Amino acid sequence: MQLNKIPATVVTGFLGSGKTTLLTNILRQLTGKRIAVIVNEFGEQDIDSSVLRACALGCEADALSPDDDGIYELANGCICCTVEEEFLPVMQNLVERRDQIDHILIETSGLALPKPLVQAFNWPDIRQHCTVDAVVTVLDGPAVAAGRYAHDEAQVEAQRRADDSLDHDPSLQELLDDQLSAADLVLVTKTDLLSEDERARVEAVIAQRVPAAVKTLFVHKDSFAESPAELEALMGMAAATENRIDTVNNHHDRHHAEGAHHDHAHDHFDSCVIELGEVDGECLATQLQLLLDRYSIYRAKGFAALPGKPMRQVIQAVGERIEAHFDRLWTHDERRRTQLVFIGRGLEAAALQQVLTEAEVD
Ligand SMILES: Nc1nc2c(ncn2[C@@H]2O[C@H](COP(=O)(O)OP(=O)(O)OP(=O)(O)O)[C@@H](O)[C@H]2O)c(=O)[nH]1
Repeated sequence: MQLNKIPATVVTGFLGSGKTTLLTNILRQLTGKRIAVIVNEFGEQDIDSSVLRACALGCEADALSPDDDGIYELANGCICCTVEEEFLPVMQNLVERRDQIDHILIETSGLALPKPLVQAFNWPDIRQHCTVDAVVTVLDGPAVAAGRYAHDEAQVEAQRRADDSLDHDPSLQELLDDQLSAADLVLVTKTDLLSEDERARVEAVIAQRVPAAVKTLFVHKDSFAESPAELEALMGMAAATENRIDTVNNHHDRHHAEGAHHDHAHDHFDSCVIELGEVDGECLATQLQLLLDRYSIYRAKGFAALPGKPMRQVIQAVGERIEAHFDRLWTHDERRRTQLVFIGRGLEAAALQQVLTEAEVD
């Protein structure tokens, strides 16, 4: 790595694997570094950037300028399809401001493939000033141990078999393989939910897919608070991934080479946004659980406005788990409303809306 190049860390990993949690940890703890963040959300609402922004503001991370929190959103679709239109201009903007930036952090959408993004670092304008410090692939430990990369793999498989047009769909497994194939570091998260046996199973899955030279870290969301040095190391790997990325083989390229009718994985995912007013927290959880049981939902995420509560509640559902916490106060100029983004298969906004409206309070 040339010393004058800005290092960029690319964080990739399936929906709900723990990417935003990692970025939040980095922003909270490495406050001495001036970090520009690029987030890319699949869906119509950029929930992640809002969570990160709450963190960056809350912990007074070193912003690029007083009116600029250093967070760039690429909310329009998926970063691996919009490299040229969206990612390059943002990178060019950052290159122009390189004196103000120590590190770039990029969170890709859970459905993105890291390869096209890393390849963009070989564009002359970018290559001259930036390098990929590392591709960090985040894996949901319990989900990998269970052999499950989605809310209901069996259901997804049944759907795949029933629909011929999905023949060439890359499975979620392929998506994971592709995200792993580009990894300089594998981060297995949620170890607090992992038994020794399950951990061994995860190690076996990884060993089959990544070379032994690629390090694997087992972490949970509080690990980095306990050992900030590890986080520093993670942000200084100097892997210069762009130099080897063309040799990374993946399913996605092979589909193209075979001339198969194949689109990106996310072309076959649905996403929709549901908006409600103030809601009863318990009722919302019940209704959400009902939806998780009934539909192929890979992830639901958003904010809820609860009557009488001055803070907004962040809600995430991954697999069968629903999690909720308060992240920040509602601001005066904000409308108190509930907004949830769903990603899955065969989702119909009207049906979801009908079930969730039950939780609304007048
Ligand atoms: N128990 C446990 N839960 C975790 C841990 N890390 C993350 N989570 C939870 O897992 C869920 C998903 O975490 P995120 O960090 O939002 O995952 P993500 O990869 O950014 O998700 P997408 O943006 O949907 O792709 C959240 O509810 C987190 O609170 C962990 O170490 N342990």
